[in-house]
Amino acid sequence: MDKAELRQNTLTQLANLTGSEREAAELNLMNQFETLIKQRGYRKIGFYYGKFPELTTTKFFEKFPEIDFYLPRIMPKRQLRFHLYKVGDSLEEEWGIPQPIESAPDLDVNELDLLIVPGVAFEPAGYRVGFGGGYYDRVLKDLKTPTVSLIFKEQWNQQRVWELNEFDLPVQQVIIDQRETISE
Ligand SMILES: Nc1nc2c(c(=O)[nH]1)N(C=O)[C@@H](CNc1ccc(C(=O)N[C@@H](CCC(=O)O)C(=O)O)cc1)CN2
Ligand SMILES: Nc1ncnc2c1ncn2[C@@H]1O[C@H](COP(=O)(O)OP(=O)(O)OP(=O)(O)O)[C@@H](O)[C@H]1O
Repeated sequence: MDKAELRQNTLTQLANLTGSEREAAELNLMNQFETLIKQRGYRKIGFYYGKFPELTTTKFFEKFPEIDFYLPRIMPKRQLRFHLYKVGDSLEEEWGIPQPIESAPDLDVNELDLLIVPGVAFEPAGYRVGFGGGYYDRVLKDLKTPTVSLIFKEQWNQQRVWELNEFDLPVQQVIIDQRETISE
């Protein structure tokens, strides 16, 4: 399957989750995230501002006010720069994605304790299909910070069903939701 087709199929599945399925999945991902950061003592975390049908990341920012979350700003030449975001801070939109304002404190990605990488589809080696900008392929190149992706089970592929390109780089850990299924 080509990346574009898989991206489209996966996004459609995510958009079609029921409210309660999404809620259960997000609660479970939040709990797995909490276990990870408490175990490792992470304080400075690179995340992203999830836009539907992505993960509702604002819930994380609200739940863990003690964590300094850094969100990407889109820079020239498809680079990202990570700036501090605290709940209530002003945001501005770029390509429809809210991002911190330029004056918010920033840092080098290698100073983060953890980077949460967005994406659409994932496989067991950690390779991902994103929105096609190549932004995170550039960040992952030469990155020393640990990387994790938090995904809905609809984003998981038991086997890679797409071709890798030479610039594709994997994330170190993929955390998949283990939502409770409510039977009626
Ligand atoms: N929530 C969230 N934020 C994120 C990402 C993400 O996947 N999710 N990104 C993950 O990478 C970066 C932004 N990714 C983007 C990927 C594609 C386009 C894009 O296609 N934009 C234009 C064309 C731009 C151009 O040609 O220069 C478009 O919409 O037509 C924009 C941003 C950083 N922030
Ligand atoms: N390290 C790099 N240097 C230069 N160009 C790159 C690099 N990595 C990726 N690209 C370019 O970025 C484009 C998009 O790559 P790809 O389709 O893998 O993006 P993606 O992983 O889906 O998106 P994202 O990383 O933004 O979530 C490709 O056309 C590729 O040429």
